[in-house]
Amino acid sequence: MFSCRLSKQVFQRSTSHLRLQKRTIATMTTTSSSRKYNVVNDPMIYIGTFIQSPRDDPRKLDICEKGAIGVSADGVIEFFEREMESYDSLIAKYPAYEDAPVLTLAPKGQFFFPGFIDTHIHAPQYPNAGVFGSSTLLDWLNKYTFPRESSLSSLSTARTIYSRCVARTLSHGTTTAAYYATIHVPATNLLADICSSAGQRAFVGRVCMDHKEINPDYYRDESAEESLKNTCACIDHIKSIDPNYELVSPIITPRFAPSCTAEALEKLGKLAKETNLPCQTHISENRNEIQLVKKLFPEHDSYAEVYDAFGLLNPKMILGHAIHLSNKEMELIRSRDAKVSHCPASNSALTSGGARVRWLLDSGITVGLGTDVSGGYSPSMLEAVRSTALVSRHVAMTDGEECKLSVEEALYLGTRGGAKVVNLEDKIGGFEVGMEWDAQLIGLTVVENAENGKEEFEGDDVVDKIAFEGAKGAGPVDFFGWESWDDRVAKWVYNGDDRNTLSVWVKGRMVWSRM
Ligand SMILES: Nc1nc2[nH]cnc2c(=O)[nH]1
Ligand SMILES: [Zn+2]
Repeated sequence: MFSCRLSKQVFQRSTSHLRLQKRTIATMTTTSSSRKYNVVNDPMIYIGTFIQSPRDDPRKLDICEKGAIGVSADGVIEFFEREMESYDSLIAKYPAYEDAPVLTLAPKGQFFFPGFIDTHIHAPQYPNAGVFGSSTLLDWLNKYTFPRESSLSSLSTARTIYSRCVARTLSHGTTTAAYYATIHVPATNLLADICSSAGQRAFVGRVCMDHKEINPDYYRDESAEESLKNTCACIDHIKSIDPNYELVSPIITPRFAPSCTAEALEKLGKLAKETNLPCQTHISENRNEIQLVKKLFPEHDSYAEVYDAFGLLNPKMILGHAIHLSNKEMELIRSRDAKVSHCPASNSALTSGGARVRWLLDSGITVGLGTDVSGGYSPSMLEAVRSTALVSRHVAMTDGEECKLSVEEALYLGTRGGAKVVNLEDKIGGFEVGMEWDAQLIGLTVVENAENGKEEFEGDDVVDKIAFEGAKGAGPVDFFGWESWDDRVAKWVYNGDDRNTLSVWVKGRMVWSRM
């Protein structure tokens, strides 16, 4: 409910910064219970520059400068005109949109970009973001992570943490997140409720960890049966608030092989098969962790084979990290079409290693990006994109120039790649007719008297002038007027932050705006 009121406010305030024709923008309605996901918006027209990764070409950006997109009441892109001539000709072609509000961007400093897809984030660890000292994975789990997660046995603590986490990730342009929650059923269900009412597309997983020797007594499932039973309780809850998983879906979440008994892994693998639900876990993040897996599962030849033995290596599995895989493991993962979430900020912070993303991609493995808060220090997917480019350069220093990932490729991984990882590539990750409007409006700070800048906005078009003024002071990226679109995007990736994320939409609904 709160998010609907918020949305009305932000729409009203947005009129002073962006050009709105016809009438002020849609109001949001939900069914009487805020816990049921059923949002209907008015249709909308968006006009301006649209930048995205082409569906099948990670090395390029698709830049459409004079575009117009029409979004239906249920959030689906109904038209995408790439060379808009005039508003009148647009409406002549799409008369159903005659009464639709129009949002027109400033022509140079602003663009629409697909929402980011965070394929690996631990919501309960959000308060710890940035707090990891000099630890590495296994000591970090015991010192910082398990104590924090166990505090979510309190529902009021969970409410505070999860509300902040969802609001913050939305403000950074994360329109979809694959969340690890905790072992607690009520808190996990609350996370699903919060995503649903805030309007964030989410996969919400109750974390399974039943191994008595590995997990602390104060924070673990009592048994494999309990792991299964409590997972099912969360699935049932999510089904009750979003029966078709339109926005929020359960995700089966064995934390990582060492935290689970073989019995629990077997039960969860069977559950995955029966329900066809997505799954997520960690793999091959840290060398000591790999040794631990060898010790705990001596009958299996490798970490990947442990998951495979229990039916967990499947096309709906998201494997976090995948840093130290052998060739044989990589082949196995590829043959099962399991997906990889690359978490470069976390891998740097916990000194886990530099994942060989080029190698994974060239091998035919689907890769997306994850913040992995709070192994990762930032909830920002823009930071994940940036650190993907940087970590690839470190890998290139030892493995060769071809390992470098470009800005275009890193952005592809944060959008289209992520969409493939969560098996939603026909719905999200780009702007195409039939896909859903999960988008962010990016604004760069326009420097006055910049080359070309002034003329652009002189003349009769007062409203675009307003948009120009509105773009000023929009964040840390200064736009001087000489930059090509590729330059602007590179400046955003390397210098931008959430101040550049002016508004965010999920499934057509505005879920965040700073204007
Ligand atoms: N980065 C990371 N790795 C893990 N392996 C098992 N649990 C975790 C976790 O919470 N974060
Ligand atoms: Zn993780």
